Amino acid sequence: MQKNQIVDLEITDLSYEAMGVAHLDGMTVFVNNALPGEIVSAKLLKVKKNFAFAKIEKIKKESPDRINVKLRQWVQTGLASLAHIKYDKQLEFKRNQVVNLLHKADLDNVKVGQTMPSPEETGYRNKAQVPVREVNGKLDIGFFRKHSHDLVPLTSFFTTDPEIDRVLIKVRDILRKNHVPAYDEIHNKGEVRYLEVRRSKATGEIMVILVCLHKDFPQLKEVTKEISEIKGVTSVVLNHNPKKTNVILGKKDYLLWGEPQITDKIGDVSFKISPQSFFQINSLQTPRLYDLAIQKADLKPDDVVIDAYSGIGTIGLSVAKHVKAVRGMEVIEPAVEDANANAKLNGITNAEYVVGKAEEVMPRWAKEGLKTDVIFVDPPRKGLTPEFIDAAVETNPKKIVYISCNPATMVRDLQLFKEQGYDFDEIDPVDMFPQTPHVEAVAVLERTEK
Ligand SMILES: C[S@@+](CC[C@H](N)C(=O)[O-])C[C@H]1O[C@@H](n2cnc3c(N)ncnc32)[C@H](O)[C@@H]1O
Repeated sequence: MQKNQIVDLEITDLSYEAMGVAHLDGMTVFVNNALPGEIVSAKLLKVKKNFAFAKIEKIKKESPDRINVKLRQWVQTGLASLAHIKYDKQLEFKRNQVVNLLHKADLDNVKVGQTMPSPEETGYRNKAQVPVREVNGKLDIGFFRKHSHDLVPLTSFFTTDPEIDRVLIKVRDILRKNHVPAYDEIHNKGEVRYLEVRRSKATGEIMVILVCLHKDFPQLKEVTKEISEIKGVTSVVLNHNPKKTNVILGKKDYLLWGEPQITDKIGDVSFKISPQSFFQINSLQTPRLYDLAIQKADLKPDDVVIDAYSGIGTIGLSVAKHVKAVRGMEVIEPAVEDANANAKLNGITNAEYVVGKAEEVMPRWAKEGLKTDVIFVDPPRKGLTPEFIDAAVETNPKKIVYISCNPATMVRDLQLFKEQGYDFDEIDPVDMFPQTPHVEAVAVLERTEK
């Protein structure tokens, strides 16, 4: 097999990144946007020793699960790389990810629930973070083509709240009108790198964040004034990111106009959210995810609960009224300030959050002799560390509720807990990110010994 060769392939599977998988001459071939059951004529783009990447030239037999996507750019950019698959098949794909991981770990006895569908299949995101670059001599917004930094201009982002799309376009036009230069990442020059817009579905409040190379630039005052006049906007923030880096946000935020936070709600609890604070992006599905986790936790009024990797305290504050005490930790300082302020805002007096790395705070608490009943963990994609797991076990909880956005690290960590006298018999996938391959899942570990 050679680069640029055209081959006929029968697609038998979907990779975890949602690429069609075929086998030819002992090689595995990954075909962009191809679906199981399809026969395609494909061009080989890259050929390695045991595998190759290809792109479809022609679909010779089409899968009945294929959907015609309105804008091929949504799939091309990876913004919505599952959008060409019917929604019920997307849910099946996500469940299979978990089944396959358990199989690899020799844990076939663990039950995997049906993926909980999202109430909204499109327009569900309460936050957009889009790159700003110059395209054909003009400042533009869009999304990077997969595995590149080529900006594909877009005005409809499909998975984000349409109200956010409206604001993104207005801000783009304001930047153009005022001749603000887009960021040039090759020379680390120009000005606006990214636009971030957050909108609360509960209150309608909108925060616009301009991620900029400099703290100030000549047009900033006028640009701020015009953005503040967009319907619904309640905060305008500048995030200063002076570095030549792929990391989107810099460390410092400057409030240019309006409120320092927006307010959102999960169930009947209100949350103030600062620019850098993590907040679950699917507003309507989040309460359903938490309800599932809380119901599985089987909380009692006397329970001492830990909310680890707490963000702005959304999980802990949702359960505080039903338990004796909540303690939480989170590494982003403004998020912890939000969490403690959010406790006050909701009249909650038995919850306390501290700044720190979970893998350092948990061992400290264990050493101080803290005993717990239920621990909620909701870590980033890399999962937990052995230090955290050891310390969590030392506090002797009855249950550990694991919420994960990466089932691979989740299964790894669940096995570590299993070695320490905890067991689990079910994982429930929840679709927080329709049209994308991302999988969220919940598992409950129960103490079996001690
Ligand atoms: C998936 S989010 C969950 C947040 C929150 N539980 C929620 O549902 O909104 C993971 C959180 O872990 C935080 N984080 C990342 N690494 C951490 C660490 N080593 N220690 C503590 N928190 C960390 C992130 O800032 C983020 O807020």
